[in-house]
Amino acid sequence: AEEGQGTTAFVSQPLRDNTTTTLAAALKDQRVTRIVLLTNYTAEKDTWPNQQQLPGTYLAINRNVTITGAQGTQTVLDMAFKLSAAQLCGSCRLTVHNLTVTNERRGNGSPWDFFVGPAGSSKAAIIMKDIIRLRYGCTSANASIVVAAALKRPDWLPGSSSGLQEFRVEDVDFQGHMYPQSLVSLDYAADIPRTVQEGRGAFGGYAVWCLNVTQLCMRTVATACLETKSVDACVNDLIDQALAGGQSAQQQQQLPLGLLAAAIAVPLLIALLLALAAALFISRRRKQQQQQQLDALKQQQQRLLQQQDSAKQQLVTPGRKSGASVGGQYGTDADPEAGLLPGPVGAEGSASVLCQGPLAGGTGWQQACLTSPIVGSLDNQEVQFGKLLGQGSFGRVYRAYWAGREVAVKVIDHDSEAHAAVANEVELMLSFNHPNVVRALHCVTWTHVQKDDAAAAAASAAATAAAAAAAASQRSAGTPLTGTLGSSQQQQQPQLQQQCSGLTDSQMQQLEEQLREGTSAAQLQQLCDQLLGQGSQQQLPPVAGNSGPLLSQQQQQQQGLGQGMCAQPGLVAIGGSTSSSSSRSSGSSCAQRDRGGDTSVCGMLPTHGDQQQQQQLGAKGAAAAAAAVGGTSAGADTQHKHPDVQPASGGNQHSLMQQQQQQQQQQGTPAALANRSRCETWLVLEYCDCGTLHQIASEWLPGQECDEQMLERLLLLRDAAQGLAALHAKNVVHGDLNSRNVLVASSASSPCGMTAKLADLGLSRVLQQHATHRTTQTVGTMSHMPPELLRYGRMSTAVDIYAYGITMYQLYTGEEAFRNLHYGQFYNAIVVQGARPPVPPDMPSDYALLMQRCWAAEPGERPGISNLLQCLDPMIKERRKRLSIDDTSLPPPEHSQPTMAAAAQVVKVIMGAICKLNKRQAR
Ligand SMILES: Nc1ncnc2c1ncn2[C@@H]1O[C@H](COP(=O)(O)OP(=O)(O)OP(=O)(O)O)[C@@H](O)[C@H]1O
Repeated sequence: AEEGQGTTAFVSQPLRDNTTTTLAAALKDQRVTRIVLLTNYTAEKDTWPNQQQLPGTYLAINRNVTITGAQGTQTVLDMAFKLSAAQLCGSCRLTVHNLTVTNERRGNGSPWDFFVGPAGSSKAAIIMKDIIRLRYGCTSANASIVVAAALKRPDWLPGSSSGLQEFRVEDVDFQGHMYPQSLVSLDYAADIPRTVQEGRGAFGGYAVWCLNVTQLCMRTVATACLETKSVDACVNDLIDQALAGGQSAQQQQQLPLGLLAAAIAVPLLIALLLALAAALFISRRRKQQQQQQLDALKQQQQRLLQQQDSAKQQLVTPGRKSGASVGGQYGTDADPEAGLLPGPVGAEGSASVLCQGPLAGGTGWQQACLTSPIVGSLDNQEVQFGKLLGQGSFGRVYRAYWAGREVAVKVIDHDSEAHAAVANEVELMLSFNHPNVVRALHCVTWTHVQKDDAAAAAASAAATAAAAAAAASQRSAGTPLTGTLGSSQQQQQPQLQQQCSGLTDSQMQQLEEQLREGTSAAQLQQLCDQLLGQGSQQQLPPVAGNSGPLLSQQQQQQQGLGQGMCAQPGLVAIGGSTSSSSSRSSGSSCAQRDRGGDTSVCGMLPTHGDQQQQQQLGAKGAAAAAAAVGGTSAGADTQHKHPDVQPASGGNQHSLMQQQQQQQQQQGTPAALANRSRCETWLVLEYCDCGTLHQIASEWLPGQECDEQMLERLLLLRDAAQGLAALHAKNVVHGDLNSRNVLVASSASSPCGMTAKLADLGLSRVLQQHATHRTTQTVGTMSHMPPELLRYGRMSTAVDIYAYGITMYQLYTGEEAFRNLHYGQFYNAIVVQGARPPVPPDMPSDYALLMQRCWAAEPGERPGISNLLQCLDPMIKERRKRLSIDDTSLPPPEHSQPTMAAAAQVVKVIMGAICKLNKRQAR
């Protein structure tokens, strides 16, 4: 079986016609001694019976045979025969030459596990020459040398020149890939004993001779693995990993893409996070800065207020020293918390009283007007201020002591322009005497006059007075208040009076209608003459170029006569609304009392029918105003004298108006004038010791149907409804009902120990209309406004009922309805979409029903106030029953003397209330 004597077989994969054959067929064919691989070849694809199918059956090779690749190529033979094997005869040699050989073979040994030598023979040999062995896994070159050198070199194979196994370790560049530290077997020979096991049984029994065989390792076993496992185990692990890595190799190829994406995404993400953090940081800084600014402003405001208050103190304090009326230092000694108004400072002087004309001290404040007191007398009743109870949109409320009782004094900042409206609302409050409406006890207004600007302020005040008088007159004539006087009309008033005396009221009215700016004296006379000559019914031709609001005869009279500083006009509808003025047409008790006296110019203006009174009052006011303008020292009305503002000794109305005009021109714009006549009204109110209903409600557990709590809620709600009933009975609309405008006072006669009382009435709204210096939140709670008010500005008693429904919601849930909506969103929700706050599922059905009826979209669908009260009664009864409170033993809902039986019940409830108060205080 010599190589040279046989035939050559050409092997390809796939086969090329009949010119090529398979490797297995070529090996089987005993004539073939030379096999040439024309293509890369995977032996696995050859099939013949394998060991599992036919154990012990091998392909017999009984000759010497050479397998080679085509010259000059790197043909690859994959020796993965798997379970098939060939057996060399005892003296046969298989030579593999000039090939790249790969094998999935496990283990570290020879790649030729396809071949088996004859048992007991040592002459069979596999000779490799010029071979590149590509291995999936192997030990490092040096480790391989150690293993290889341990094997015996057969004596029958020619020895190496040195007589030793010859190896070299080098970095090999194969097909563009670097394989560092590769083992090159230059001349290595070893006997592979038959005992070598390769999983399928014994292999070996032949000699291996490697001449220039380079082993390229794709992966090298880690030395750490070799410390715990056998070399084969480690290599096998490595090969397993490599084979399993077919997929992972793909994944590895895709990995860079993933990595690429990550490489882009991660920095982006980091940049985004950094930007976010920066934005957060900046916004926080900004907030901090804003807060700091706000704090600074607040401090400044506080300082100003304190300055103002201390100025005021100087007005009130002297009286404390005398201690005649109240004694002690209320608010400082008595109440350690009181500190905002530190109480009397101990200035020497006679007792100062709230309502006793200009006060000493030269602080720039002068008492401008005051109403008659309802409680106590005017004289010797000082106000001593205690702690600040709260701050609203237009001023502060202090706890105070006045006329021998604890009161709350609401200090309202406004200017002279707003004074008329303020006074009107104050008068309304003074006129109410109902247990469920906060009682107004007294009022006084101060005007602030800069010494050097006294004249200017007086002029401004006079202008205001004229406007107020006009308004009063208009109202008394049954017309709505529409505007203030223009200067040219003011100029025309005396002319009218002088030139047109003798006209009837209606003629005068006609004349007024024709009067426009720029009407000359001659034109005016002509018109008067025309009217006088043509009779009262005749209409006058229009005077060209005239426009603007006009005055009635009464107005002229008022205008001409004027009023005092911050004089008060007639009545306007509460809340600036169109609600009927009839409710006030009778005038207040205060005004009636004023008529009795002869000194006060600041009583509420009389309504029509009180012309004489008006004139009387007006004359005094005019005198004061004239005095202010004249700035002379001659005394007139002592009630209004002031070191800076002295009444003039004379001067007719015409000259007053002229002076006024001149003064206005000298002093600049009306706004500047208004600034110089800042007013401050002190409204003395009944003190409500339990705070607001809002505060009380914040103590309740929101949404829980606890009978006791529900009863308290309903009782206070009924109080508020009774207050509303009192208002509505006089055709007065509150216009700003919400739980913050309902105050609560403890009351022994009330079933729950507390009584709710409506506060503010239309004051806030009126102030808002004149607001130039609003200090806190918006007046008029938007969330409580019904659709018709939002859409058309339509004010009626139904507006209060709607607000009542929203208040019910707030009292039950503890939440503000629509809190987070801005005006546009709110308008859209309420008016366009008809949205209402969500009714909580646990809300008792009777409560929910009433609440929803109250906030019905159509005003006509809402219950009237008496209807509402009727609904509340059974709801209260029901809860009382559940709490086993004897209904008959309780006092009737409004004030009455409790019977003995009722007293026990009352005590029980009061104890509950006290308990709650204590808890609240403890908190
Ligand atoms: N008669 C009173 N008795 C006791 N506390 C009162 C009295 N009047 C007002 N307060 C307290 O003073 C606070 C401020 O009241 P004020 O009427 O000035 O403002 P408001 O009604 O809260 O707000 P706004 O004027 O903007 O409607 C109230 O919240 C209340 O706590």
